[in-house]
Amino acid sequence: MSSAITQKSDIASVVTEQPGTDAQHNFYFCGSIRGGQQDVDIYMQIIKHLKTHGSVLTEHVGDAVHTAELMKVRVKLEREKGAAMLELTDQKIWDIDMAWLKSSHAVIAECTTTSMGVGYEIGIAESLAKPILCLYRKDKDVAKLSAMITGNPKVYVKYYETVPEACTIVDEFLKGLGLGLRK
Ligand SMILES: O=c1[nH]c(=O)n([C@H]2C[C@H](O)[C@@H](COP(=O)(O)O)O2)cc1CO
Repeated sequence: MSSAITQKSDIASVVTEQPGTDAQHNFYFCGSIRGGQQDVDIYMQIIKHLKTHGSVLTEHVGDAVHTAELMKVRVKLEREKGAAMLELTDQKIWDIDMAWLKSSHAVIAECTTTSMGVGYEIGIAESLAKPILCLYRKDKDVAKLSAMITGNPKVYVKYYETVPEACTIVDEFLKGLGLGLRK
């Protein structure tokens, strides 16, 4: 996608865009980026499934090429313009993501790879009273999932083994909220 570098490039267009018409539900998908992208293919498949229900605002999370490009831009900026500029770029990411989080109808987080950003987004989503589903792969050490997530009654935690299983969990979660489009 041509606008990938700055995540839809222009924050104004994102903030003024008003998602959430009656016909369209918007989902905020969380998955590790700087925390490690070893599960990016799984994110991509869950995002693809989520798109059968509505719009996924954070599609870039499942796009390793995009995030690698973003990283190259960061390194280039750091070399050419220094840390101040880099700071601005991260601020833009934060601005856009917070706007998307606010406009989302539900948050779906894949939490198997530990990520500070994902944990932060879940906390913000909770403060915004967004419905939150956390998915965690059973083949990993489930004891590693933070008590701030597993112990939080506002967060719906589900363990899964396969992507189809994760997709079924997503379907049930959205159906329970009255947001799912699929039967
Ligand atoms: O470039 C980015 N774009 C972006 O949208 N994020 C958001 C979305 C992800 O759900 C989450 C990942 O956080 P982290 O990079 O700390 O693993 O933060 C995070 C980054 C990089 O931190």
